Amino acid sequence: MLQQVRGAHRYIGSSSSNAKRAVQHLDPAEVPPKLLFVTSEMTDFVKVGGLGDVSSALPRALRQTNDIRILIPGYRQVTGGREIALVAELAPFAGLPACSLGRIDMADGLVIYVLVCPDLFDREGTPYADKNGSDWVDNDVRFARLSFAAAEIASGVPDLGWKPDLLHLNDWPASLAPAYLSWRGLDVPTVLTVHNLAYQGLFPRERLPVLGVPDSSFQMEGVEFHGNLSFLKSGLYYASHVTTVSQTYAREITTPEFGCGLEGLLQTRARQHALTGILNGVDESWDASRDPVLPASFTSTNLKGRSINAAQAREAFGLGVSRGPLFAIISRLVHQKGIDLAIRAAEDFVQKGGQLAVTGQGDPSLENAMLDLAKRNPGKVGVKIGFNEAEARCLFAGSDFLLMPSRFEPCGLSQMYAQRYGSLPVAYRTGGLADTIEDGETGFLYSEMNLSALMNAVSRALGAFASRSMLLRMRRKAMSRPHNWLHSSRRYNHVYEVLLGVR
Ligand SMILES: Nc1ncnc2c1ncn2[C@@H]1O[C@H](COP(=O)(O)OP(=O)(O)O[C@H]2O[C@H](CO)[C@@H](O)[C@H](O)[C@H]2O)[C@@H](O)[C@H]1O
Repeated sequence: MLQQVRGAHRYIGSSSSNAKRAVQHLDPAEVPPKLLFVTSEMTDFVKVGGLGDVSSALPRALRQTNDIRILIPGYRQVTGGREIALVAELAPFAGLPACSLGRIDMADGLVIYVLVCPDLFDREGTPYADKNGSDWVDNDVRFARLSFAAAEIASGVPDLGWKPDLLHLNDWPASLAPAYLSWRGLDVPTVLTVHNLAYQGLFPRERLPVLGVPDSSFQMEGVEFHGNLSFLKSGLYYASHVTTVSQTYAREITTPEFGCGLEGLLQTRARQHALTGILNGVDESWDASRDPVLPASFTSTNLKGRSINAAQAREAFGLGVSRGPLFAIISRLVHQKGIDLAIRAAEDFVQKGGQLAVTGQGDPSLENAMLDLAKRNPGKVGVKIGFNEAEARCLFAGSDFLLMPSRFEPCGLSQMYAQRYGSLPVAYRTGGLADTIEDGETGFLYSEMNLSALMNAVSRALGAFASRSMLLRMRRKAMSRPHNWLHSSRRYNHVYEVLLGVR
């Protein structure tokens, strides 16, 4: 509902659910840099995958030293039933429609700018796709509008009484912002964080005029990628600095194997010292001693509660009572995550007394393959297709091992959540998995991307399970691993300081 309130419009509804996070205080002696963090998901409102968690946690860690605000599209999950003051109007540009800019002040003081445009964003579905999983056909306009709004705010029009010194953009949906700034001759520093190079935002050349992209930029030194417009490439090319979410992935994406065809450009950015890997963290809500959704709490020194969680997880997933190992998969069910390999490995370990509980959704063919696996193995494999954060937490806290055979993994949060909750990840030595798992200490890594290497790692996990003392030692060590956001935020601050000329 729209209402006129003291010169501003607002949507009326219930307040935000995210009131629990700690307030960060800025040092009044310093003028902190003003940052606009632009994202297409934020777990406070809507989460499709890891980007949602990062967008909720990282800005809050960065608030200690920066005046940071968020810009997010006004999806139904953001605007629905919430009071939003409308603070500015944004004019149309090329084929991008006019929008309003709303503002939400979160309970912890974090300021969120919301791009309100019901025609583009007020829909039933995820940020990227309809309820059948098909990408919205106008995703180019939707996210060009987001990128353009970011550039407008950085240019100081509209006047919000707050103008960012730097834009921090995330993934392809925000990636046209540095290009829009460049085409307008505006010299605002920009950081682009790549959470997954495989999602690029590719659209046909004919869309250039609709999106206000100049023809002259449609070339290799610009936005063109094999005859298409690439949002992500635009960002990689025009951003002042590119970061990605682990050091290993930052190296990997400069190679043909992991570079998705963009390795040449990424090598150039690396040579310019404009490509940095910064590992994600785990936010403080991941604490098994006080997570309200867990059936039983526990700590690394008192693990008793874990067996209660395991029993409940077995019941919730229709698994039989067992003293054998419980494996979990908590994942988007997509090719990247190696789900096909996991299914084949599971066929084997359930014959050896193991069980598997799966919560995930994604590619319909992988969803069906998982459901078939469960049908073939009643009481041994339980699968729930869907996205349920509470269920995921209970599974991290009740399983013995997390199966995560990703073919590539920019960082991966699930393996860090699993470690924090005492479930040992079994994963391929790639990207952030290589940077966060110590083989034989806090999980199990294998070094060749094939089924037999995965099965070998699973065998080693089964061996550890048979030796209770080894399992306990590894579990305790994994739980104590310090993956915190403060460490990551220091590294982002360094990048900002260099760009802002503070260093
Ligand atoms: N069905 C389900 N129900 C409940 N929860 C579910 C779920 N499916 C997935 N999740 C949760 O979604 C998140 C997934 O995050 P990941 O980082 O592991 O992968 P993702 O590929 O989405 O993220 C991308 O971005 C992040 C952030 O930078 C990178 O870590 C990663 O490598 C990159 O691929 C985790 O919190 C997981 O628990």
